[in-house]
Amino acid sequence: MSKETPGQPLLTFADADRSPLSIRARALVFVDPRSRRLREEIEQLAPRSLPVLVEGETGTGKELLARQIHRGSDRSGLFVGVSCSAISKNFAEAELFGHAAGAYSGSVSSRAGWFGSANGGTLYLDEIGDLPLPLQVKLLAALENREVTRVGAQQPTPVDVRLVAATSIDLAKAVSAGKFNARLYQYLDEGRVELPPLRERPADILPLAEYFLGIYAQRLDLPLPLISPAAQAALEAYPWPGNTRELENGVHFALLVSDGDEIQPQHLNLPPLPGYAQLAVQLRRLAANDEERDHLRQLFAEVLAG
Ligand SMILES: Nc1ncnc2c1ncn2[C@@H]1O[C@H](COP(=O)(O)OP(=O)(O)OP(=O)(O)O)[C@@H](O)[C@H]1O
Repeated sequence: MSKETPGQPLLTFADADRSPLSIRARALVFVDPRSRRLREEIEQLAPRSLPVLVEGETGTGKELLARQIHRGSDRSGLFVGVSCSAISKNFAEAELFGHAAGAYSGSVSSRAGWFGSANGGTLYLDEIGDLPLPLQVKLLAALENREVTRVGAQQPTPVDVRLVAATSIDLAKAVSAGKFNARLYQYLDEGRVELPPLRERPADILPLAEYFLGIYAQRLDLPLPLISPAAQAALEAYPWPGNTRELENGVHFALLVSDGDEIQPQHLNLPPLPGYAQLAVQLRRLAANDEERDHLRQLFAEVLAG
Protein backbone atom coordinates (compact mmCIF):
# COMPACT_ATOMS: atom_id res chain seq x y z
CA MET A 1 0.00 0.00 0.00
CA SER A 2 1.23 3.47 -0.82
CA LYS A 3 2.42 5.52 2.14
CA GLU A 4 1.70 8.75 0.26
CA THR A 5 -0.63 11.27 1.80
CA PRO A 6 -2.29 14.04 -0.16
CA GLY A 7 -0.89 17.53 -0.12
CA GLN A 8 2.65 16.79 1.01
CA PRO A 9 5.07 19.45 -0.14
CA LEU A 10 6.85 18.45 -3.33
CA LEU A 11 8.71 21.49 -4.43
CA THR A 12 7.92 24.89 -3.15
CA PHE A 13 10.12 27.88 -3.63
CA ALA A 14 7.94 30.30 -1.77
CA ASP A 15 10.72 30.99 0.77
CA ALA A 16 13.69 30.43 -1.48
CA ASP A 17 14.48 34.11 -1.84
CA ARG A 18 14.85 34.38 1.89
CA SER A 19 16.75 31.14 2.38
CA PRO A 20 20.47 31.71 2.97
CA LEU A 21 21.21 28.22 1.64
CA SER A 22 19.65 28.83 -1.70
CA ILE A 23 21.67 30.43 -4.44
CA ARG A 24 18.76 30.16 -6.82
CA ALA A 25 17.35 33.33 -8.26
CA ARG A 26 19.86 35.69 -6.70
CA ALA A 27 20.72 37.09 -10.08
CA LEU A 28 20.29 36.41 -13.73
CA VAL A 29 23.52 36.37 -15.70
CA PHE A 30 22.55 37.30 -19.23
CA VAL A 31 25.47 38.58 -21.31
CA ASP A 32 25.16 36.93 -24.73
CA PRO A 33 23.19 38.96 -27.32
CA ARG A 34 20.56 36.19 -27.47
CA SER A 35 20.15 36.32 -23.69
CA ARG A 36 19.90 40.09 -23.72
CA ARG A 37 17.13 39.93 -26.28
CA LEU A 38 15.38 37.39 -24.10
CA ARG A 39 15.73 39.64 -21.09
CA GLU A 40 14.03 42.47 -22.99
CA GLU A 41 11.26 40.09 -24.01
CA ILE A 42 10.78 39.09 -20.38
CA GLU A 43 10.68 42.69 -19.21
CA GLN A 44 7.84 43.35 -21.62
CA LEU A 45 5.94 40.17 -20.83
CA ALA A 46 6.27 40.25 -17.04
CA PRO A 47 3.88 43.11 -16.19
CA ARG A 48 1.18 41.83 -18.53
CA SER A 49 -1.30 39.34 -17.16
CA LEU A 50 -0.63 36.81 -19.91
CA PRO A 51 0.19 33.19 -19.17
CA VAL A 52 3.72 32.27 -20.23
CA LEU A 53 5.24 29.11 -21.67
CA VAL A 54 9.01 28.85 -21.25
CA GLU A 55 10.56 26.36 -23.65
CA GLY A 56 14.09 25.12 -23.10
CA GLU A 57 16.32 22.14 -22.46
CA THR A 58 16.86 20.88 -18.96
CA GLY A 59 19.05 23.09 -16.78
CA THR A 60 18.85 26.18 -19.00
CA GLY A 61 17.35 28.34 -16.23
CA LYS A 62 13.63 28.13 -16.95
CA GLU A 63 12.67 28.34 -13.29
CA LEU A 64 14.90 31.35 -12.77
CA LEU A 65 13.26 33.04 -15.72
CA ALA A 66 9.83 32.24 -14.29
CA ARG A 67 10.84 33.88 -11.00
CA GLN A 68 12.00 36.91 -12.92
CA ILE A 69 8.62 37.11 -14.64
CA HIS A 70 6.90 36.98 -11.25
CA ARG A 71 9.20 39.68 -9.87
CA GLY A 72 8.54 41.90 -12.84
CA SER A 73 4.77 41.62 -12.39
CA ASP A 74 2.77 43.56 -9.83
CA ARG A 75 1.31 40.38 -8.39
CA SER A 76 1.56 40.46 -4.61
CA GLY A 77 0.89 36.74 -4.02
CA LEU A 78 3.47 33.99 -3.83
CA PHE A 79 5.57 32.37 -6.52
CA VAL A 80 4.73 28.68 -6.13
CA GLY A 81 6.85 26.20 -8.09
CA VAL A 82 5.73 22.65 -8.74
CA SER A 83 7.33 19.97 -10.87
CA CYS A 84 4.57 18.13 -12.73
CA SER A 85 6.78 15.05 -13.07
CA ALA A 86 7.01 14.87 -9.25
CA ILE A 87 3.28 15.19 -8.53
CA SER A 88 1.98 12.09 -6.79
CA LYS A 89 -0.05 9.97 -9.22
CA ASN A 90 -2.52 8.89 -6.55
CA PHE A 91 -3.28 12.35 -5.24
CA ALA A 92 -2.52 14.56 -8.22
CA GLU A 93 -5.84 16.39 -8.20
CA ALA A 94 -5.72 17.05 -4.44
CA GLU A 95 -2.08 18.18 -4.68
CA LEU A 96 -2.91 20.69 -7.35
CA PHE A 97 -6.38 21.86 -6.40
CA GLY A 98 -6.56 21.04 -2.70
CA HIS A 99 -9.12 19.00 -0.79
CA ALA A 100 -11.94 19.57 1.63
CA ALA A 101 -11.75 18.40 5.26
CA GLY A 102 -12.60 14.71 5.45
CA ALA A 103 -12.08 14.12 1.72
CA TYR A 104 -9.67 11.31 2.61
CA SER A 105 -9.49 9.10 5.64
CA GLY A 106 -7.27 10.96 8.10
CA SER A 107 -7.57 14.38 6.40
CA VAL A 108 -9.10 16.37 9.24
CA SER A 109 -8.48 19.79 7.80
CA SER A 110 -8.87 21.19 4.31
CA ARG A 111 -5.89 22.12 2.11
CA ALA A 112 -5.55 24.78 -0.53
CA GLY A 113 -3.32 22.80 -2.93
CA TRP A 114 -0.64 24.37 -5.12
CA PHE A 115 -3.11 26.27 -7.24
CA GLY A 116 -4.78 27.91 -4.23
CA SER A 117 -1.40 28.66 -2.62
CA ALA A 118 -0.52 30.74 -5.67
CA ASN A 119 -3.68 32.84 -5.32
CA GLY A 120 -2.80 36.43 -6.25
CA GLY A 121 0.63 35.24 -7.37
CA THR A 122 2.26 32.99 -9.94
CA LEU A 123 2.02 29.23 -10.29
CA TYR A 124 5.08 27.80 -11.99
CA LEU A 125 4.45 24.36 -13.46
CA ASP A 126 7.68 22.71 -14.55
CA GLU A 127 7.41 20.02 -17.26
CA ILE A 128 3.73 20.75 -17.82
CA GLY A 129 3.70 18.03 -20.49
CA ASP A 130 3.87 15.49 -17.65
CA LEU A 131 0.54 16.62 -16.19
CA PRO A 132 -2.08 13.88 -16.74
CA LEU A 133 -4.58 14.81 -19.49
CA PRO A 134 -7.67 14.95 -17.23
CA LEU A 135 -5.83 17.40 -14.97
CA GLN A 136 -4.85 19.54 -17.94
CA VAL A 137 -8.55 20.00 -18.66
CA LYS A 138 -9.24 20.94 -15.03
CA LEU A 139 -6.28 23.28 -14.96
CA LEU A 140 -7.53 25.18 -17.99
CA ALA A 141 -11.02 25.42 -16.51
CA ALA A 142 -9.60 26.77 -13.22
CA LEU A 143 -7.54 29.38 -15.06
CA GLU A 144 -10.35 30.49 -17.33
CA ASN A 145 -13.13 30.47 -14.73
CA ARG A 146 -10.88 31.77 -11.95
CA GLU A 147 -12.17 29.23 -9.48
CA VAL A 148 -11.28 25.75 -8.24
CA THR A 149 -13.32 23.04 -6.62
CA ARG A 150 -11.26 21.22 -4.03
CA VAL A 151 -11.52 17.42 -3.98
CA GLY A 152 -14.56 16.54 -1.87
CA ALA A 153 -15.86 20.14 -1.74
CA GLN A 154 -19.36 21.17 -2.76
CA GLN A 155 -18.60 24.75 -3.75
CA PRO A 156 -15.86 26.25 -5.90
CA THR A 157 -13.37 28.70 -4.37
CA PRO A 158 -12.42 31.87 -6.31
CA VAL A 159 -8.74 32.07 -7.26
CA ASP A 160 -6.65 34.45 -9.32
CA VAL A 161 -3.53 32.73 -10.60
CA ARG A 162 -1.05 33.58 -13.32
CA LEU A 163 0.38 30.47 -14.90
CA VAL A 164 3.98 30.26 -16.03
CA ALA A 165 4.66 26.80 -17.42
CA ALA A 166 7.89 25.24 -18.63
CA THR A 167 8.63 22.40 -20.98
CA SER A 168 11.70 20.68 -22.35
CA ILE A 169 9.65 18.79 -24.93
CA ASP A 170 7.90 20.11 -28.03
CA LEU A 171 4.33 20.61 -26.80
CA ALA A 172 2.99 21.20 -30.32
CA LYS A 173 4.14 17.68 -31.19
CA ALA A 174 2.60 16.38 -27.95
CA VAL A 175 -0.71 17.96 -29.03
CA SER A 176 -0.50 16.25 -32.44
CA ALA A 177 0.22 12.95 -30.70
CA GLY A 178 -2.87 13.39 -28.51
CA LYS A 179 -0.75 13.67 -25.36
CA PHE A 180 -1.39 17.31 -24.56
CA ASN A 181 -4.63 19.26 -24.47
CA ALA A 182 -4.89 21.46 -27.56
CA ARG A 183 -6.86 24.22 -25.78
CA LEU A 184 -4.41 24.42 -22.90
CA TYR A 185 -1.64 24.69 -25.48
CA GLN A 186 -3.44 27.58 -27.20
CA TYR A 187 -3.94 29.25 -23.83
CA LEU A 188 -0.20 29.01 -23.10
CA ASP A 189 0.84 29.92 -26.60
CA GLU A 190 -0.10 33.56 -26.03
CA GLY A 191 3.13 34.31 -24.20
CA ARG A 192 5.81 31.96 -25.40
CA VAL A 193 9.52 32.42 -24.74
CA GLU A 194 12.37 30.23 -25.86
CA LEU A 195 15.36 29.84 -23.58
CA PRO A 196 18.22 28.70 -25.85
CA PRO A 197 20.63 25.99 -24.72
CA LEU A 198 23.85 27.33 -23.19
CA ARG A 199 25.93 26.22 -26.21
CA GLU A 200 23.87 28.62 -28.36
CA ARG A 201 24.69 31.62 -26.15
CA PRO A 202 28.43 31.12 -25.73
CA ALA A 203 29.08 34.62 -24.39
CA ASP A 204 27.20 33.61 -21.22
CA ILE A 205 29.57 30.73 -20.38
CA LEU A 206 32.48 32.60 -18.76
CA PRO A 207 30.38 35.21 -16.93
CA LEU A 208 28.24 32.39 -15.52
CA ALA A 209 31.34 30.41 -14.51
CA GLU A 210 32.73 33.44 -12.70
CA TYR A 211 29.40 34.15 -11.07
CA PHE A 212 29.09 30.58 -9.73
CA LEU A 213 32.72 30.56 -8.62
CA GLY A 214 32.13 33.75 -6.64
CA ILE A 215 28.97 32.43 -5.05
CA TYR A 216 30.40 29.04 -4.06
CA ALA A 217 33.68 30.53 -2.81
CA GLN A 218 31.70 32.89 -0.58
CA ARG A 219 29.33 30.17 0.57
CA LEU A 220 32.12 27.71 1.38
CA ASP A 221 34.34 30.44 2.77
CA LEU A 222 37.14 29.65 0.31
CA PRO A 223 39.51 32.06 -1.47
CA LEU A 224 38.31 33.07 -4.91
CA PRO A 225 40.54 31.45 -7.55
CA LEU A 226 41.12 32.77 -11.06
CA ILE A 227 40.08 30.73 -14.07
CA SER A 228 43.24 30.02 -16.11
CA PRO A 229 43.16 30.86 -19.84
CA ALA A 230 43.31 27.11 -20.67
CA ALA A 231 40.36 26.39 -18.36
CA GLN A 232 38.45 29.27 -19.91
CA ALA A 233 39.04 27.79 -23.35
CA ALA A 234 37.89 24.36 -22.12
CA LEU A 235 34.72 25.85 -20.63
CA GLU A 236 33.95 27.66 -23.86
CA ALA A 237 34.61 24.63 -26.05
CA TYR A 238 32.43 22.20 -24.11
CA PRO A 239 28.86 21.84 -25.49
CA TRP A 240 27.15 21.68 -22.03
CA PRO A 241 24.39 19.13 -22.67
CA GLY A 242 23.20 19.72 -19.09
CA ASN A 243 23.30 23.49 -19.68
CA THR A 244 23.73 26.00 -16.86
CA ARG A 245 23.08 23.45 -14.13
CA GLU A 246 25.96 21.30 -15.44
CA LEU A 247 28.20 24.37 -15.58
CA GLU A 248 27.26 25.29 -12.02
CA ASN A 249 28.07 21.77 -10.80
CA GLY A 250 31.32 21.73 -12.79
CA VAL A 251 32.49 25.03 -11.33
CA HIS A 252 31.53 23.95 -7.81
CA PHE A 253 33.56 20.75 -8.26
CA ALA A 254 36.55 22.63 -9.71
CA LEU A 255 36.57 24.98 -6.74
CA LEU A 256 36.72 22.05 -4.34
CA VAL A 257 39.53 20.19 -6.11
CA SER A 258 41.65 23.19 -7.11
CA ASP A 259 44.40 24.47 -4.83
CA GLY A 260 42.52 27.73 -4.48
CA ASP A 261 44.87 29.72 -6.71
CA GLU A 262 43.78 29.05 -10.24
CA ILE A 263 41.25 26.71 -11.85
CA GLN A 264 43.01 24.53 -14.43
CA PRO A 265 41.31 22.41 -17.14
CA GLN A 266 41.91 19.18 -15.20
CA HIS A 267 39.95 20.57 -12.23
CA LEU A 268 36.89 20.87 -14.44
CA ASN A 269 36.81 17.15 -15.11
CA LEU A 270 35.18 17.63 -18.52
CA PRO A 271 34.97 14.68 -20.91
CA PRO A 272 37.31 15.00 -23.93
CA LEU A 273 35.51 16.32 -26.99
CA PRO A 274 35.44 14.26 -30.18
CA GLY A 275 36.86 16.08 -33.21
CA TYR A 276 33.48 16.77 -34.80
CA ALA A 277 32.21 18.33 -31.58
CA GLN A 278 35.20 20.67 -31.47
CA LEU A 279 34.52 21.61 -35.07
CA ALA A 280 30.86 22.24 -34.27
CA VAL A 281 31.84 24.55 -31.40
CA GLN A 282 34.19 26.53 -33.63
CA LEU A 283 31.53 26.86 -36.31
CA ARG A 284 28.89 27.99 -33.86
CA ARG A 285 31.29 30.63 -32.69
CA LEU A 286 31.91 31.78 -36.24
CA ALA A 287 28.21 32.25 -36.81
CA ALA A 288 27.04 35.24 -34.83
CA ASN A 289 23.36 34.77 -35.53
CA ASP A 290 20.71 32.33 -36.76
CA GLU A 291 21.02 33.56 -40.33
CA GLU A 292 24.75 32.91 -40.48
CA ARG A 293 24.26 29.54 -38.85
CA ASP A 294 21.71 28.56 -41.51
CA HIS A 295 24.08 29.75 -44.19
CA LEU A 296 26.93 27.62 -42.79
CA ARG A 297 24.61 24.64 -42.54
CA GLN A 298 23.64 25.02 -46.18
CA LEU A 299 27.24 25.46 -47.25
CA PHE A 300 28.26 22.28 -45.44
CA ALA A 301 25.38 20.31 -46.92
CA GLU A 302 26.48 21.42 -50.37
CA VAL A 303 30.15 20.59 -49.73
CA LEU A 304 29.34 17.16 -48.29
CA ALA A 305 26.95 16.40 -51.14
CA GLY A 306 29.99 16.80 -53.38
N1 LIG B 1 21.13 33.12 -16.39
C1 LIG B 1 21.43 32.58 -15.20
N2 LIG B 1 22.07 33.31 -14.28
C2 LIG B 1 22.40 32.78 -13.08
N3 LIG B 1 22.11 31.53 -12.70
C3 LIG B 1 21.47 30.75 -13.58
C4 LIG B 1 21.08 31.24 -14.87
N4 LIG B 1 20.43 30.26 -15.53
C5 LIG B 1 20.41 29.20 -14.70
N5 LIG B 1 21.01 29.49 -13.53
C6 LIG B 1 21.18 28.56 -12.39
O1 LIG B 1 21.33 27.25 -12.97
C7 LIG B 1 20.63 26.28 -12.22
C8 LIG B 1 19.58 25.61 -13.11
O2 LIG B 1 18.56 26.55 -13.42
P1 LIG B 1 17.00 26.18 -13.35
O3 LIG B 1 16.71 25.23 -12.23
O4 LIG B 1 16.24 27.47 -13.38
O5 LIG B 1 16.88 25.41 -14.74
P2 LIG B 1 15.61 24.69 -15.39
O6 LIG B 1 15.67 24.95 -16.85
O7 LIG B 1 14.37 25.13 -14.66
O8 LIG B 1 15.92 23.18 -15.09
P3 LIG B 1 14.92 21.92 -15.25
O9 LIG B 1 14.58 21.81 -16.70
O10 LIG B 1 15.75 20.76 -14.79
O11 LIG B 1 13.74 22.19 -14.38
C9 LIG B 1 20.02 27.01 -11.03
O12 LIG B 1 20.87 26.91 -9.89
C10 LIG B 1 19.93 28.45 -11.50
O13 LIG B 1 19.97 29.35 -10.43
